[in-house]
Amino acid sequence: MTGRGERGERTRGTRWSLIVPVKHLARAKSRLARATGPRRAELALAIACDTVAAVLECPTVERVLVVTDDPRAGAALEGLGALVVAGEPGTGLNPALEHGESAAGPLAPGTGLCALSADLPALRPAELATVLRAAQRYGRSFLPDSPGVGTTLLAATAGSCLLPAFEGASRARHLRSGARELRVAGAGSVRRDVDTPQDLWDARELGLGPRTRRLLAELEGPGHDSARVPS
Ligand SMILES: Nc1nc2c(ncn2[C@@H]2O[C@H](COP(=O)(O)OP(=O)(O)OP(=O)(O)O)[C@@H](O)[C@H]2O)c(=O)[nH]1
Ligand SMILES: C=C(OP(=O)(O)O)C(=O)O
Repeated sequence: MTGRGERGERTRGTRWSLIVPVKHLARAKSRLARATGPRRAELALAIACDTVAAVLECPTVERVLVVTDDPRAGAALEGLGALVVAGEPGTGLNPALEHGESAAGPLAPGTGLCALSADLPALRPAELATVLRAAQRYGRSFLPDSPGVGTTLLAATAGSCLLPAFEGASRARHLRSGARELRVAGAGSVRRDVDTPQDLWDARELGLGPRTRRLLAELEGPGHDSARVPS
């Protein structure tokens, strides 16, 4: 594991270690392939960087561990201040999160652990702080994505394990597993993951982070009409 150490700020309440999984860029954001053409990997990286930059600005976040085997993503996210956890099992998202949880545990005894999707390009630090404040009341809790089918955030306070069950209809799976569903007003940017061109459009309405915004502007420039969202 490489990267910068703990953040300095102190606030009251639970402190959190965030675990952010980032898929190999060559395979990431496949549902945006038609809209982005050859710049799909670049867009996936811009989205991940905007997500992690916002997480690092959240006052109750102590550290951010990015689980990735992608060297380009790892270098960029480490440059922002995340710790990079490589060597994931290679068997998908949930094993990658468990790998991150194993790395975070000894680093962060007594803090909460929180898995957060890396595809939240409109993420606002204050909204994440609101969700984490709600999560500190439960052993295990989660936040559904905007459509209410999947999950964008799964949290475990000290003494509990994440037991991640992401992918597909994970809201129902997390509920069945006994995790508490967080119902938090003003958390739209934490729920707005981006899988399709329409999602990207909706995230833009919320306000995109600077890297994603810049790349979309380039994609929509002259000669890039196929990149317009939604397509
Ligand atoms: N480290 C790691 N992260 C993953 C893996 N699979 C998915 N992720 C991450 O999990 C989150 C949700 O991913 P998905 O929506 O399933 O995949 P995606 O690449 O974002 O989009 P699609 O290719 O369209 O499915 C994103 O942060 C991904 O980068 C994996 O095998 N390893
Ligand atoms: C990984 C998930 O969803 P998506 O593939 O829609 O990002 C999920 O919601 O568990």
